[in-house]
Amino acid sequence: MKLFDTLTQEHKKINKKSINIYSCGPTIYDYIHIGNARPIILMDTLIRFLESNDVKVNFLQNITDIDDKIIEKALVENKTEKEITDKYLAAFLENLNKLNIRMPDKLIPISEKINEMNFFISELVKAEAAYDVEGDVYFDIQKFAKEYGKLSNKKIDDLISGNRVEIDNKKMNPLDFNVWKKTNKGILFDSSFGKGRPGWHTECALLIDEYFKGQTIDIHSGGIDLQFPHHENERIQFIAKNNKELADIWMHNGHLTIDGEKMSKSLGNVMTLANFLNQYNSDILRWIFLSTYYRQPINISDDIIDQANKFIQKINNLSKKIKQIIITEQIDMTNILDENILKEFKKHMLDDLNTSRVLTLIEEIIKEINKLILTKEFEKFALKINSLNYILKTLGLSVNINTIISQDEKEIFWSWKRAVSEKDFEKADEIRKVLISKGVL
Ligand SMILES: Nc1ncnc2c1ncn2[C@@H]1O[C@H](COP(=O)(O)OP(=O)(O)OP(=O)(O)O)[C@@H](O)[C@H]1O
Ligand SMILES: [Zn+2]
Repeated sequence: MKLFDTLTQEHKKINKKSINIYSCGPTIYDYIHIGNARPIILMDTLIRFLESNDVKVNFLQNITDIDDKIIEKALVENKTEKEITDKYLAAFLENLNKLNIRMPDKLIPISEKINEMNFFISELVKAEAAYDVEGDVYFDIQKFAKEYGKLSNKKIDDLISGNRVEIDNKKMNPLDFNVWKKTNKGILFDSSFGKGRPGWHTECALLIDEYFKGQTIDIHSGGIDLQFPHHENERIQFIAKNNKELADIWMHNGHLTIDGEKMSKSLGNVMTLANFLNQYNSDILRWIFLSTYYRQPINISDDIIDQANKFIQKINNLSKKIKQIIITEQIDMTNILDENILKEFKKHMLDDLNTSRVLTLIEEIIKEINKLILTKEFEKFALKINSLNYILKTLGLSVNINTIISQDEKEIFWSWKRAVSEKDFEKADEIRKVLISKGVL
């Protein structure tokens, strides 16, 4: 498979039978929005495809349950941090469930790993990659000047003169970042450096290091906004600790925008995922993400929601039509798939997840099926329909062509036909309602 790697800025081949993946999880201080769902659905699409090809996936995701934003929210709402994180973690998990996500193999809240974090930071200090200033521990980026900035293609001098970094007299270099933060605001944790809490960038670096035992992972993913400084800082700590690359492939998704601006809690232009799923459904959101190359931005608009809706409608209508044909033509549905269609599907997915091309392939299959219906060539019917269902399922869409028809449904269908031919319209109307509720009409 070919995937674009942000670090080398080129497509890289990955053809392993077992793949380790890490994704930066949410900071649980608020409900997630539909933009946050993009990296989740991207990984879900990738993992479903890999697993359908018998690749073993080991997928780790963190939960950031220690963070300034959580502490702020707890203060504002006069609650404990735990009350805040419990509430939004439950909401997050419910959202994943509604999105029909293949769950990570491990979801780790960072608060469960404070001892390991302490050890990890001590190792960095021992290696002189980090330094302790009265209980604040900083990463020393000058020590890794050759590597630092490579992931985001930035130069240290440009970053400093860019003047975006806050001045802190305790740091040796203004770009040095907190791996452990001394503070007396909000929840505090014990460590050998004193009371405080871990830095966000260290949370992910530690989890990857610990869970994957210091080995370079295959894929690290997240939104493009995390490329700098978060991923740059994760990478440099992993290199400092293990003298190895953190990931073979860094996958970054483009932003979901609204009126051309990034959807973001801080800008207040969000649509929560829960609201979206109440109003529409997860298939609509999936189709929107699948319709565009994952590295490109997508603007959410009524128009794109409309297009997604039309797609789902098209499949549902086809499903009804096919049910009727299976009954009237007495077609015996086999389980066989069309090898050529599968080959083409695979080819597009192997090409850096070219899902928009796969959606075109689906449209082509629908056209072919409609043609077979017109010409009554039912030998190839099952082959095409089964392949279409296979693709829809592998993409994580729940809409499909339902070809399982009970004897009961068949009998009701024929009694409707009889009522119509006998011009018993009252009876036909009653039966029609039943057939509609069963998705046959
Ligand atoms: N508009 C967006 N489009 C696509 N991905 C996004 C968008 N906003 C955030 N993400 C991604 O969602 C994941 C979770 O991000 P995180 O919890 O840091 O969001 P956030 O910073 O709280 O969001 P916000 O930017 O709304 O404050 C990250 O991988 C991030 O890159
Ligand atoms: Zn991270």
